[in-house]
Amino acid sequence: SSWWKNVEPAPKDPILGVTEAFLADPSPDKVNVGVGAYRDDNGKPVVLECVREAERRIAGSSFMEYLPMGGSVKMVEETLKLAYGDNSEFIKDKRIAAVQSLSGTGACRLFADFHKRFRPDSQIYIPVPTWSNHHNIWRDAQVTQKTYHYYHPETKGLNFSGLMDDVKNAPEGSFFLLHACAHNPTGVDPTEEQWREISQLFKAKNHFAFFDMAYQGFASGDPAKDAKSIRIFLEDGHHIGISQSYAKNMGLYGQRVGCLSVLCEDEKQAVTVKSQLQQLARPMYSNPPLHGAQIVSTILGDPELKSLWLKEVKIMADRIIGMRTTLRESLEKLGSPLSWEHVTKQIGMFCYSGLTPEQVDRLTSEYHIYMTRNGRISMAGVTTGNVGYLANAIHEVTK
Ligand SMILES: Cc1ncc(COP(=O)(O)O)c(CN[C@@H](CCC(=O)O)C(=O)O)c1O
Repeated sequence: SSWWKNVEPAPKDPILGVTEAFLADPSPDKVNVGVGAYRDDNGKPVVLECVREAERRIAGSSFMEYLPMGGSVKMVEETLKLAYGDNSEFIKDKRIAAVQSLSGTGACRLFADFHKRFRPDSQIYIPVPTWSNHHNIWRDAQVTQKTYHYYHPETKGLNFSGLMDDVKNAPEGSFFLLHACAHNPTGVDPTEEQWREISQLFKAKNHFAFFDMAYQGFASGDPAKDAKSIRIFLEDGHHIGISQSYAKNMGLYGQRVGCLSVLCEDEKQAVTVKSQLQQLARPMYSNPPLHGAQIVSTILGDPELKSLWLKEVKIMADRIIGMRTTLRESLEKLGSPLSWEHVTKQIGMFCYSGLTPEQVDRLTSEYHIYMTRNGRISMAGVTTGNVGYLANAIHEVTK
């Protein structure tokens, strides 16, 4: 129809587009190390046992009503304990404005819209590189983006001095997006000591920290340890924002379960801020989905299921950590002239391999191996069955 002839095709998503290409490839050898989604050692998606048990308990529930605009109060309560700590004074003092979100993406977007509405003239500093969708989120929320140094290509580690310079040189009271743990795509996190220095400098500059915590439990296998950056900022008195997601650490990808929280001055401000977050949600999706929230509430509300979950998330993290060692050793055994130390030094879901876009293209065209063109390898897609094939292909395109 002539109504939409002005509409241009949207560009392929740099991450989800890789999944589409992988699915379309008929080759029996194809390997998908693109999307950050956990696979077991047979390359299959996993539904955690704790999730299965929670579903058994929920099955047949007659409750199918709307959730409040802020989502499941119980799920949010349990989720805040993961980020802020079981005995957090902020939870006790009801200083946290928090709503259930459409997973991590939805939490980031809701915050970005809140940021635009109530601090319209401010901007947000986003790390280089970052999860590609961060740029889309803050662009569509019409928040001006700046960047800050993060990754150091030469060492394949953190550019700490570059980061600190950018934090120091940003105008007083700037907003910064921080990955709480398991940085996507680099797998490079500040050390605890570096987080303490970053927090002190944020204090001095009165910056606002928004933590995107999409992989809590995936970096170390211990959700409490993976929240260390957030705990440091809280101890230092920062009033932060946090995006949380159960997509990866509970395997609830398609259930779209997450949480946005903002630490406020006091209970009164928290109530006010929450009312405005709900005001943003209402015309966007009105209220969030029920089923995933029930699964999370059932698991985290039952000590036995929660401890089963903690075991299962550690199993996932440990499998990935094991694959890092195997991939690095395989590359070294092939006599690769390059250093692959970063494969085991980086943590979380991703390895930022250092492969060039052209080398990535060769892996796809010659070996049917799929990864994002920035050379990011989703380590969750690496298995004992394909790690040798992957290492050989990487060696062939890099030797
Ligand atoms: C840092 C970061 N924040 C938020 C999200 C959003 O996750 P939710 O599913 O909305 O909770 C992701 C997922 N990034 C993965 C998954 C695929 C995607 O959404 O791009 C990735 O980078 O492969 C992420 O890496």
